Amino acid sequence: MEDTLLIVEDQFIEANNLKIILLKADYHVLPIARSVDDALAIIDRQVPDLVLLDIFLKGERTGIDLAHILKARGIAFVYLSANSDKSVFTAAKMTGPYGFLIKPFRERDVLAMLDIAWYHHSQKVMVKDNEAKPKKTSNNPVRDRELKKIVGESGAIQALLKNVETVADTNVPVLLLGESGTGKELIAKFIHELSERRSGKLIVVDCAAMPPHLVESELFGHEKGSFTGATEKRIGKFEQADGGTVFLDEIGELPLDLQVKFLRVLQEMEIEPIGGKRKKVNIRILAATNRNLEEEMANGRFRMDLYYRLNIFPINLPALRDRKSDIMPLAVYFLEMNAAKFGKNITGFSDEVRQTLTHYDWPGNVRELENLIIRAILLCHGNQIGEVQVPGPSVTGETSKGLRVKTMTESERDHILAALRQCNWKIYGPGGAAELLAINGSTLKSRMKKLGI
Ligand SMILES: Nc1ncnc2c1ncn2[C@@H]1O[C@H](COP(=O)(O)OP(=O)(O)OP(=O)(O)O)[C@@H](O)[C@H]1O
Repeated sequence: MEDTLLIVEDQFIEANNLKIILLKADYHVLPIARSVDDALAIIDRQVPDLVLLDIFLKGERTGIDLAHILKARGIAFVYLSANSDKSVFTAAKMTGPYGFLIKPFRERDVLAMLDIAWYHHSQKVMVKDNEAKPKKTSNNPVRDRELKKIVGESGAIQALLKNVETVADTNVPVLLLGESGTGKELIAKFIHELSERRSGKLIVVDCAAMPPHLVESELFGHEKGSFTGATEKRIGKFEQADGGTVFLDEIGELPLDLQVKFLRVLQEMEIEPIGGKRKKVNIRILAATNRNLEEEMANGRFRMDLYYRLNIFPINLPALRDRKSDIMPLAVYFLEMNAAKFGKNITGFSDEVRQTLTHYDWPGNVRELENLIIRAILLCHGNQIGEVQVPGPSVTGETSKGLRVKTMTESERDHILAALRQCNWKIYGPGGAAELLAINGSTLKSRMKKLGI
């Protein structure tokens, strides 16, 4: 039986456009409701499978009021939103929608959003916990091979992988959120490999690492002679990835003027090289950030329309300290991956080391753990890792052999960590650690990577 949808929208033209899209996709659409009262009268006669709900409606009550009622009755809903201000958006988000569709509606976005909403809804009604875990093996060898590169036994990672597998084979943009080193790029690669675009390129762009005056030309390309110094034509990253995927790391760093141009890529799949003509590209966008984009949006540093377009399928990568059960499996994985590489025969960790690893809070997340295990392998002379150095009083103070002076690398690491702690782990922008240390954000980030922070 076809799924039944209810549109609650007081703007006739928009409601009708949406209805046409849904009917074309074989959904059963109930009469359009223009107010909360209309909607409740219709729902009393027939309960829809999902409600598409505008925030501002005819009458006194808003879509947010209706959302509370729908939630109480267990009816799934998606907001139809124009760009609202932050307080409205926050109130809407609190009601637990399956997503936001922004106007004007595009068939592609509407259908993708519905697929995602069905998926989330089915997950919610699933009773058994282990059904939410991805199967370890399947009849897809590429998927099984790629899955082996992602270690994690915790419920958080298993649920995340299941979400990733659902979205991988669509063209929906994915926004990966999480602290530095949590595995955002790894997941982006996994999504690309699982998608039909795997034979195309995956182009990775670090928006924080590009000098601001070159970002536009790097991303969109330029024609020869289009500005002083443009001695050759350049093909931009979006065009290089045609037929494949672009992973934009640190999307929060994209300058505001380029956010408009990027929005056109997302909406129209169209690029405009500097000094050149507009052209179509066929790419899938994956983006990541460790910034709070809602905060950036509220402070006018990130466009709201871009946020809505990107935030169709957000995936949160949890910090390692919030999934301690993953620490030892990851440590064992990094040991197995690297010991032979360095010609060492090391079979495991001492109990003391296991304790240290599990109790440390890993501000640099998985990257810090990986670097620490590699260091420990290099320093290890037996067949078991019996000592590791995690930052903190136990290694920087007195040892049993007397006072130990820290190496330059250790000092630099501790210094950066202290600055990060003071700035609440904010790297870039006002009040960030880069500002405190008086260095460029991308330089700080590259030092952090090198030092395993
Ligand atoms: N679950 C995991 N299993 C195995 N390796 C992992 C896992 N998560 C992260 N890693 C490894 O940790 C390192 C850091 O991961 P990655 O670069 O994907 O993090 P990130 O979130 O993109 O960091 P940043 O925000 O600093 O760019 C990589 O070497 C990656 O392969």
